[in-house]
Amino acid sequence: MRGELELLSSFASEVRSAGFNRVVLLGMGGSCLGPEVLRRTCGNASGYPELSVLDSTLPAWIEAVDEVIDPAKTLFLVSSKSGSTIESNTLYSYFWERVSKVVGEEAAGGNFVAITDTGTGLESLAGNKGFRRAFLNSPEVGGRYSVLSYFGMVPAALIGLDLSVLLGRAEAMQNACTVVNAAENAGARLGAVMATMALEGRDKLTLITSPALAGFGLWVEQMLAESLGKSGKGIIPVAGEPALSREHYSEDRLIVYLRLNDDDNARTDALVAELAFDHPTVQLELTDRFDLCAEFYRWEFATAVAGHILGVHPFDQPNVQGAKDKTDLVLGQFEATGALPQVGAADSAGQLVSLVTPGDYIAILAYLPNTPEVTLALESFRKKLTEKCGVPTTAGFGPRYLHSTGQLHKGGPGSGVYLQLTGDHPADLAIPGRSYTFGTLADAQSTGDLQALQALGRRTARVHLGDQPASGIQRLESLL
Ligand SMILES: O=P(O)(O)OC[C@H]1O[C@](O)(CO)[C@@H](O)[C@@H]1O
Repeated sequence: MRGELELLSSFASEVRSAGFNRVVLLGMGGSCLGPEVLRRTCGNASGYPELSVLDSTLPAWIEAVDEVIDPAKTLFLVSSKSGSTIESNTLYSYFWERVSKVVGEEAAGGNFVAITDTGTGLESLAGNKGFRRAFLNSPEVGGRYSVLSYFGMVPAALIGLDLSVLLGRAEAMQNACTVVNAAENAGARLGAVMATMALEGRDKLTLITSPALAGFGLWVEQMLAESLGKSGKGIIPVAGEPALSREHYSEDRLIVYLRLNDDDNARTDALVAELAFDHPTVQLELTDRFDLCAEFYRWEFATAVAGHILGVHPFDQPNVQGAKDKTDLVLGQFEATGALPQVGAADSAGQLVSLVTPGDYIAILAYLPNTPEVTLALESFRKKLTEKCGVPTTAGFGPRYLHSTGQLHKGGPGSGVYLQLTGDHPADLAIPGRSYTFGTLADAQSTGDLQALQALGRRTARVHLGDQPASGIQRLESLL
């Protein structure tokens, strides 16, 4: 990427002078989580467009973006390594139509940029439709390892982040990961610790961060879960967990504290100091927010090392396809009959909780709007679940988690207990060129994943929360 700095900075200037005030990234998993963490952690420089990352098929998520943009002044990054991911493709179709209606079909390409691998259908589409630019990556870099390539660096340049500084930090970490003595190698050391601890039964890697780094968990979840959660093995990333009192942290935890110098660390320092009495604890120091890129590199390296120690291939994701296949079947059924299939009897939330045993984790799979109310309700629910059941919880929004922890759920150890939460779609949205809506697609994805989990004999329950998801979660919590 060093050699591309000039190109990226002149592209960022071109976008600013063209009058774009927003950049919307359409992508999933490794094609969007790095940029989302950079956005949340570093924000955009003044005078640069704001970045929104859209990685959902839920109509409520799409509407929340659609409502705040002026399509004529928005640049869309269609970001997909394979160029064939259903979420990115349908979101592209939707926003292509929106922009075309405003600026005309002929001119719409000026509002679109492709970030993809060489030779994909997305590269051809970009050429055929006259996209402003296509940034082509090497297929040798896997999706979740791509944040330091065009996938992360194009959006970072567009929001005015100093790429030279970001890459400098990554390069410094790259050097620190060339040290031959593993104990002194920044990445190998972390990888060896997390894998060894997992083999000793501490497979719940509990990430605690300074407040400004809270977003990092989103990226690291995919890194660990998709890279290591296979062949019945894995490390369970526990991120964004509400703080609990000491006695509620089970013995299967490794604590990793990502600490940003000069942040408001009083609460996290105190929590980690307490937990360090009972659990092995790793503390990683960041001098400022740009060190995020050093951490990206460190964790990529560490994950590859951990894969070697655990005896799994860190660069594939063999079980993701299973849920995609089931979703295709469900959509096929919808197209043939006009209705989605009924899901076979899953347990109720109460029954599910009664099945939890020590060493498990509870994963909340939320196909819900990501409003502050829902987020708060989920946080409180997670706290209560751990207090009641004594095990860690994870929480992911669907379909985002399908491209992150979804691999671990299906391919990892059988210690997961899965609670799927779904809701109504009060205002559904059509997908141009398809016979189903976004609401139907999201429902097919939740059904497909539930079926995939059930087919593997995983413990599951689904609860439909209607049109008031936040109060639905509160109701569930009150039943515990
Ligand atoms: O960049 P793509 O090809 O759209 O894929 C998105 C994500 O889907 C997966 O291939 C599978 O979930 C991830 O590994 C990847 O990051």
